[in-house]
Amino acid sequence: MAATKPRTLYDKLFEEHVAAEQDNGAVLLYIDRHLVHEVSSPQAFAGLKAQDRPVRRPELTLATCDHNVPTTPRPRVMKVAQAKLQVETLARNVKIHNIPYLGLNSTSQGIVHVIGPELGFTLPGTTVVCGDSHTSTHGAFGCLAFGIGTSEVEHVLATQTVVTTRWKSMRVWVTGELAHGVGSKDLMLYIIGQIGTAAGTGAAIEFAGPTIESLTMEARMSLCNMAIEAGARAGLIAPDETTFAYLQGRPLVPENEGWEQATAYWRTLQSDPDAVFDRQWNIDATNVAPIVSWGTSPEQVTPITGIVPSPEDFQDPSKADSCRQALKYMGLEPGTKMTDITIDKIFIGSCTNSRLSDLRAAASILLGRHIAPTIKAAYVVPGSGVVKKQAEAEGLDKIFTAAGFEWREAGCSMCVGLNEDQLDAYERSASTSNRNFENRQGTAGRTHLMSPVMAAAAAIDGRLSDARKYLGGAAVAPETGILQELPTYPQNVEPEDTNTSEQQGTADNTNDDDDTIAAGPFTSVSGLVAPLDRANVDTDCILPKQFCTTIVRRGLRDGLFHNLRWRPDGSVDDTFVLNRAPYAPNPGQDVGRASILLCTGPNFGCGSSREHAVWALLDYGIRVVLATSFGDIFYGNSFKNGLLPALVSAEDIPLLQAEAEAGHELEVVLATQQIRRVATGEEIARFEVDKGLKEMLLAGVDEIGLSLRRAEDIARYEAARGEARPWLTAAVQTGWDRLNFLLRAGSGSLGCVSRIPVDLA
Ligand SMILES: CC(C)[C@H](C(=O)O)[C@@H](O)C(=O)O
Ligand code: SF4
Repeated sequence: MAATKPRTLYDKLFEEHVAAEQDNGAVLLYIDRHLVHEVSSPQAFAGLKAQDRPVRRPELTLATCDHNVPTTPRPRVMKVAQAKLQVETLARNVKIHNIPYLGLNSTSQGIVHVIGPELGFTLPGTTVVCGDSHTSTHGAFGCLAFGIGTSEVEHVLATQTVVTTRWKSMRVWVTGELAHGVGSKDLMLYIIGQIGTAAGTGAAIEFAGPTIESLTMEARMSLCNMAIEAGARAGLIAPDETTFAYLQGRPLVPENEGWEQATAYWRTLQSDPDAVFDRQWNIDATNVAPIVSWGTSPEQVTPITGIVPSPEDFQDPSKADSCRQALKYMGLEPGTKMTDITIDKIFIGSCTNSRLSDLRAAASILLGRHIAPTIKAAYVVPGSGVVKKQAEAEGLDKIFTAAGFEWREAGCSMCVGLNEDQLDAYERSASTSNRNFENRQGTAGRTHLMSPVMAAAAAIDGRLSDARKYLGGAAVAPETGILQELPTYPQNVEPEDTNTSEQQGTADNTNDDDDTIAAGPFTSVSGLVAPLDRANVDTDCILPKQFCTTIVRRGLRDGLFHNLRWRPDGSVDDTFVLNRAPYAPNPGQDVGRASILLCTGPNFGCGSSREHAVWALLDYGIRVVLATSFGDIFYGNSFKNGLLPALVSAEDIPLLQAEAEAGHELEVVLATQQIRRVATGEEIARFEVDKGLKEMLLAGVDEIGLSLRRAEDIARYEAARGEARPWLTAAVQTGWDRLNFLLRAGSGSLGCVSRIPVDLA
């Protein structure tokens, strides 16, 4: 008998979820758990409405609003009309489709990646998706969790599957004990600094080894959270006793016999000893110091004991250029000691570091101390209402406020600055979030990433600081096993707010009719080529967050590369390529003259999953992006909308750049994968494109319609899965009731999980 091929954890999870195979090698991957938030869902629901398609499995879906909600004390009044409309639209859509919802007024509302695990919605062995790049967080539980774009959100709502191909499998093997004062955030920043932000492109990265096994679940979540910052589709950690102890007793976790069956299965979820990875890195954690970022990419990091580097320190010319650009943006001089950098604002929060153990760790060094008088604002924003209540029960809020921090309501807050929590121009933050991209926390704001204790130390000193000098005993506080006993579920002590239209679901002014962009088959595109001389162009740069509060796809052209086209003072930057002749719009027009964008550096479209970036490019007239590599989610999003991301070789970049700068029109032909000069017909270069996605673009197909034709396969898969893993659906069947009961018992008002009958007897 032939021996079974050893499999990685990723292989096991992937194979378990193949609902149907397609002729072109893609599969319909079944999705067990779908998280939804207000920013990436309105256009998806509008698409369903236009086609009159129902949500296939609403009970496997959990929605919340988190990105643009105010974090100021309740009642939470949304002042920005557009953001309010987005939240109202979600409230209306969940009502229409009977989707469990933790709304603005629920005391359990929170960041989608905090509440999923907290409620037990996230389980080992499952597939978890969300229209959000940091869905990688959930991989800490040994599930296949990944961010998707809005078109895929619609696909999952309609079919409970995504169309995907098999990814590469990579592993980061970590040994050695983390030093006192060093946590998983430092470890992950260190890893990204070593392997780079594009290392995981097209791959799931498994984190394994003795150091990983010793981490708490909350520390593991911080680590997997930032797998996307290493470019990976997903982060993974094999589930173990630590995982099970964290999960047991949470409202949506299987109970009794289901628990026994589930844990028996979960114990098999490990990479086989002989499994082969496409790539492996071995990291010794022993000498990892507290890490801070100095630049505008999460790979631009250094130990706190280090100095700001100089472009000359980088051999790779593209990295040297990025360093130069980052130093300029960050207003830093090479050679400056990191601990000499002064800070204006402190942010402790985000889906990376807003859990109880993070707050405890920061509070442990703030106790009896005060923030420096030069600090303009210090926010601590718990990841969820549950975290907030627990922290208050422990008195952490008192420690923070006594130290001069503002104690806020749960939400994404200054991680992305989609609400009023922002940096002003040229202000500098010490932030526990995950992205230090240009303009991320506010136009011209400067972000330094770090761990919660490091942010607390920076608050005390008013400058970047080595937290270890403030640490006495336990550096990184352990997490609690919350919800292990139901009575400890936080009880609401204040009345629920009832004065917003979100709760009443009266958003009837939404005008969110479907405005799908993908039109007809794509054959070729001819036109001017605008050369963009940058590396790691993130989707925050392509379309800044303030434009993401829309509920439609069109009308985003003004937002495209907004911070490159306009300076912080509002003046036009004439030097930016899209503002220059011959690429700039003709007088009186607002659509550019180039239909092709050439990015000279790698990793175009990394970062956030916002499909808005693709919509903005199209709205400005760009139909093709040429680059040497792309962020995975951006790559997928492009095809769904008829934008071609064409992979060119690094060797061809100088020639293409010369053609572009000369103002030659080029023709990009999809069928033959050629780039030709229009005037002469001469082939300038060739490009690579995913085979299945190419076919889809050539045919201009309705992918959801196509997948729905496989409805029988999906139903057959669901039936078989229901038999093999009965606890999966049982967990939500009883779980929503249980959660409802807890919320009602605690709050007196529900505002969530409205569809499932609740027995309050
Ligand atoms: C708005 C959302 C699509 C986005 C993401 O995908 O990451 C956001 O969470 C972010 O962090 O930029
Ligand atoms: S990265 Fe920031 S904005 Fe994105 S989900 Fe996490 S907290 Fe929210």
